[in-house]
Amino acid sequence: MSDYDVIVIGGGPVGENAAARTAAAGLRTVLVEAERVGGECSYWACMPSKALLRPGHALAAARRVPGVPVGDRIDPVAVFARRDGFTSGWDDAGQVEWATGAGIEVVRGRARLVGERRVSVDGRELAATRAVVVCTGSVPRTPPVPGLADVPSWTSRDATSAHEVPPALVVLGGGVVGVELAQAWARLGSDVTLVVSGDRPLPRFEPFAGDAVVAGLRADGITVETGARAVSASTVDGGVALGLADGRVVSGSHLLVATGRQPATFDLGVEAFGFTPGQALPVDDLGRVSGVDWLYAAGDVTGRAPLTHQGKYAARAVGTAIVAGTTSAPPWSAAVATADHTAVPQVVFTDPEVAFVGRTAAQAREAGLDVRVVEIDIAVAGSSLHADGYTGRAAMVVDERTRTLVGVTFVGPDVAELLHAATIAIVGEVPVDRLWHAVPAYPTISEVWLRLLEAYGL
Ligand SMILES: Cc1cc2nc3c(=O)[nH]c(=O)nc-3n(C[C@H](O)[C@H](O)[C@H](O)COP(=O)(O)OP(=O)(O)OC[C@H]3O[C@@H](n4cnc5c(N)ncnc54)[C@H](O)[C@@H]3O)c2cc1C
Ligand SMILES: NC(=O)c1ccc[n+]([C@@H]2O[C@H](COP(=O)([O-])OP(=O)(O)OC[C@H]3O[C@@H](n4cnc5c(N)ncnc54)[C@H](O)[C@@H]3O)[C@@H](O)[C@H]2O)c1
Repeated sequence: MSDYDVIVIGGGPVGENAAARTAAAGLRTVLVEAERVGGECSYWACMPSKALLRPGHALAAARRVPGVPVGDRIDPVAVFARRDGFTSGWDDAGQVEWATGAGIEVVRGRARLVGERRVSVDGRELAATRAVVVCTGSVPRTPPVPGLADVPSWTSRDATSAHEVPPALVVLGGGVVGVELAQAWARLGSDVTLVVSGDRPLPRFEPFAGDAVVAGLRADGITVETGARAVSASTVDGGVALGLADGRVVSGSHLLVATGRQPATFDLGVEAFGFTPGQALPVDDLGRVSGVDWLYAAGDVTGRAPLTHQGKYAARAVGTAIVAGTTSAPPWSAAVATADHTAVPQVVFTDPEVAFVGRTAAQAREAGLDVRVVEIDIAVAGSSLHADGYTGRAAMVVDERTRTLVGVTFVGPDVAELLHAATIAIVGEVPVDRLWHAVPAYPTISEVWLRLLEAYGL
């Protein structure tokens, strides 16, 4: 049996951060990884998907500025080669080297909890003196549509690693994966149909965000079927067909199922500690798993805020708590992932982009807050210089009791970098009257902040 202070299960971005934190403090730390150190994000999610999207966005941006010489199409082979660079050809040697350099021992294999502070990795037993941290991420969820399990289909792994453009791609699911990959492949030359069960995609965002993204997708030639509940899947000559509840049929050469993910708690031994495989490990804000004092979890496996940056934040809190032996701490202290509840930022990297932090107006009202919502077009000198015909929209949700922001959304080309100012305003609980004195530079798109505050009445 090998002894360590800390065993981290899962070497995605979240596990890497937890391990780095404990190793940096001198704790003997082992990171157990079943596939590739770097996890889903590095090889099949954030990095390759953004690498596939970026060239299409660059071309669209150039086309919006007269005088810039542009070609008429993207070269998919060059795009794939650049994407392959970001995934290091799906080789994790560089990540392993980083981990080793950070003082983390890497053990390859599938880990399973086998007892108190004990983990088995393909028959080899490891023990931890302090803590075991579960960072196993999530896996795709396939809905129970008759026939779907039997037809050939892509998961996000296939859709981020493919080396050929599918002639006609049907995308099932209007979440973030669905809209981003629909646009990436359409701009690479595929004939794309997006199947959305609700009235619009991106149901967890302000409604105007989903509407703007639909307009952007349609402008790219994507067929967006809304109110489209898939009830059957079958193979047809040269591809796959989805039958919809109202009788519509959509078909393509390829089908991407992008209907959400579930925590990776299968084959992990969690049932011995009272948890259900496939369900999230419930944690407190320090990342301590309910009722098991030596067990911690962070990232997608907790179901809290399934985003790379937020999982890494939770991992830093877990690492801090383990190093200091903290079992409780006030909100906003270093061992506590307080922001998960009210200040999670997210960017949807479509064109137009969606950048959102905090709560939508509906979520704030559901939480019982007395809010006022200001919603305006993004129409400032900076936006008109940025692109001819720039269109965008911004919304600010203000808690009227404290006069602080609780939610901000920007939609438009290249709005992602506006988001961190909003995150700071929410986390810092900056009153709008003080925000008024944060003067945006002229002529930047950030002047939309001034317009929002003016529309609020300042
Ligand atoms: C297509 C796509 C695009 C995305 N884009 C973004 C984005 O732009 N921005 C963003 O913030 N988020 C994005 N996400 C979400 C992001 O990928 C996840 O939130 C993030 O990867 C979670 O990190 P994690 O470390 O918790 O899990 P993962 O990255 O899933 O890593 C978990 C690791 O644990 C390993 N593992 C699992 N079980 C075991 C076991 N029993 N033993 C040993 N190892 C095990 C796995 O092999 C894996 O390497 C995207 C997701 C998808 C699907
Ligand atoms: N840029 C980013 O930050 C980014 C990019 C991609 C993914 N992610 C994250 O990865 C995770 C997974 O993303 P996702 O898009 O797979 O999940 P999701 O849960 O965001 O969206 C899944 C969508 O599929 C729909 N759906 C479910 N069952 C369906 C059915 N039977 N028919 C039609 N539609 C159905 C749901 O209504 C939902 O809108 C999310 O947490 C997401 O935030 C983030």
